[in-house]
Amino acid sequence: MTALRIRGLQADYGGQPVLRDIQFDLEPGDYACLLGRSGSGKSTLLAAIAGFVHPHAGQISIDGETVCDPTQSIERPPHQRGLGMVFQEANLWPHLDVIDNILFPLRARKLPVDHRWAEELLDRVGLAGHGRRKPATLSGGQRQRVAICRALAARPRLVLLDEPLSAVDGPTREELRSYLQTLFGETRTTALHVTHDPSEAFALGRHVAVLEQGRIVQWSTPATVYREPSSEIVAGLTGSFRSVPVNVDLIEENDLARFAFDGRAWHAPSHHSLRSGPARLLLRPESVRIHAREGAWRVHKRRFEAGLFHVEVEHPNGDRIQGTSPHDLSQDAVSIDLVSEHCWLLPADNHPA
Ligand SMILES: Nc1ncnc2c1ncn2[C@@H]1O[C@H](COP(=O)(O)OP(=O)(O)OP(=O)(O)O)[C@@H](O)[C@H]1O
Repeated sequence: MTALRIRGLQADYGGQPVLRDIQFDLEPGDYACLLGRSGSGKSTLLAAIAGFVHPHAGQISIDGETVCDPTQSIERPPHQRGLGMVFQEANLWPHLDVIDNILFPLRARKLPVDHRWAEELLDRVGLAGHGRRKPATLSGGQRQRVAICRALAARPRLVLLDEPLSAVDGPTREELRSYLQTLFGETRTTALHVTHDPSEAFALGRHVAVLEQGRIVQWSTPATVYREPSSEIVAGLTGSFRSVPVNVDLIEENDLARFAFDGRAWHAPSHHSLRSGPARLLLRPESVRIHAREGAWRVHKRRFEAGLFHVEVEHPNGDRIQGTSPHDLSQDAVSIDLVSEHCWLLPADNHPA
């Protein structure tokens, strides 16, 4: 059974549309990350699933049960949706110890309290034996681990996580990511996780969804969203890139397009909507190799990162692209090669209205 099914969901704030025709399925055990610019509607989507925001159209079903359908006046309150939630801040009760914080939502809803499960969850996040500590004695990362256990205490059908790692520092974020990965993987809990950090979405998400102006503009695996973005907006949300105008003269099988660039003919994968004619060639740093042999490109900037020299080069026509080289290039005039499988072509007018 589908863990979460959303169809035609629309919501607005004071007549201003915020969610527009949202539609997707989340299978049991899936971990999906929702990326999007600030104000794209990510938190509103989670709030609508949780029952804090009331959509005016569409349906939401959790584990086959319809929890929201305005046409049938169905609007289950948040506590009847069987969800766990994790927010940016842990928001633990300061007067309760760790175990009682984890069990509090169960007691408040008069649900059976499973001490052993709470202890097991603590053990899985590296907090075995810390159940009797008060939140004030824990670090921020430890408090967030307790909040994650609290979200899983009732064995929820689905957990919604809204920027759960953005209030902690870099190393703690890495550690929490790893706990989320093992905990959700081992308990096969379905999750929808909002983040603005592509590396977090790629590390955790089996699927990554991109929300833009209240619409889901792409829902794919991390590799597909990164390598085959549906627009330059998606490309920009998922990593650094440059795009240059090219002309496509032929589209072959499997959407392999032929185009001219830097005085040579190349082939690269393209978006299924691309037709012959003007296109945008999207180049990630790994799409371009910079060579020491003398050529038309001039080195503009260079830096060393992760074992490679990342070089920005400029063409006399003003085009600037980034590429990599294993060598530190001492000269200014260089040549380039495209790495076709890391290139991507989009229609010239790929920006959604
Ligand atoms: N309670 C509210 N009343 C009116 N407008 C709201 C309300 N909450 C959010 N909005 C507006 O709805 C839009 C979507 O907001 P939302 O918080 O869902 O975006 P977001 O993608 O989560 O943003 P961020 O990444 O900055 O948290 C924004 O334009 C925001 O200003």
